[in-house]
Amino acid sequence: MSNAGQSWPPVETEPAVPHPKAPQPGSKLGVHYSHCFGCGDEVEVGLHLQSSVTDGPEVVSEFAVTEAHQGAPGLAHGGLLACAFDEALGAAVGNLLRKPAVTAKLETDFVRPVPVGSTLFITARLDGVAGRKTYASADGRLDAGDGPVAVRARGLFVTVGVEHFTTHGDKDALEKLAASARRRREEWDINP
Ligand SMILES: CCCCCCCCCCCCCC(=O)SCCNC(=O)CCNC(=O)[C@H](O)C(C)(C)COP(=O)(O)OP(=O)(O)OC[C@H]1O[C@@H](n2cnc3c(N)ncnc32)[C@H](O)[C@@H]1OP(=O)(O)O
Repeated sequence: MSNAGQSWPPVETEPAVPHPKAPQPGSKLGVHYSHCFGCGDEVEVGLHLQSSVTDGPEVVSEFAVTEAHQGAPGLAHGGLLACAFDEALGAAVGNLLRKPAVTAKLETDFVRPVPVGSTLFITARLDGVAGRKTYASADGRLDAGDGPVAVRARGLFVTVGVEHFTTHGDKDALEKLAASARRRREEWDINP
């Protein structure tokens, strides 16, 4: 059953105002972690989402569906599609608000099948903020930004401190990631 009838966001929110240093419309968003299943370039069978910011502001992510993503023959697996939306929504929240946030809740409506060989254009937007909670939603359209809607999703992202990752994650990998982010920022400062 579709969740379209339920009120969204489910609580009173304030508008989600992008951070002054959020990437500008037209910017391509890079890989946030090379081992990320959603966007990482070192995960051979990952989803390899490529995202950019549009005015709106929204984040559009392209997901090219391959044989590695099948559930039934020739059709994308629903769980992988949900993963693509987690990544696309997370990229919108993280990049537009520039705050670390994790997915607390993710709802997905599968409206039509997504064939292998198609590209899903996922447009994600921020719907509101209530304290640490950010609500976001997205539509995935087949083969073009104005193609037929195949999947819709909405989610709740909760802002966390860096200790969320240092306590529960891999500290060494985090330090390497932070060092490479610092290097990238220095390159930006030298060659803006
Ligand atoms: C520049 C930066 C660029 C970055 C780019 C990044 C791109 C990233 C792309 C990657 C994308 C991939 C991203 C991923 O895949 S992230 C990986 C998947 N997610 C997780 O692993 C998260 C696991 N969960 C937790 O760690 C904790 O449960 C969290 C941190 C979420 C909350 O535990 P915490 O103890 O901290 O806080 P709280 O429990 O007081 O909750 C806080 C508020 O939230 C409300 N609540 C919580 N859960 C739910 C729920 N299910 N439905 C409805 N409401 C819920 C709760 O009622 C409360 O509301 P209120 O009482 O305040 O009103």
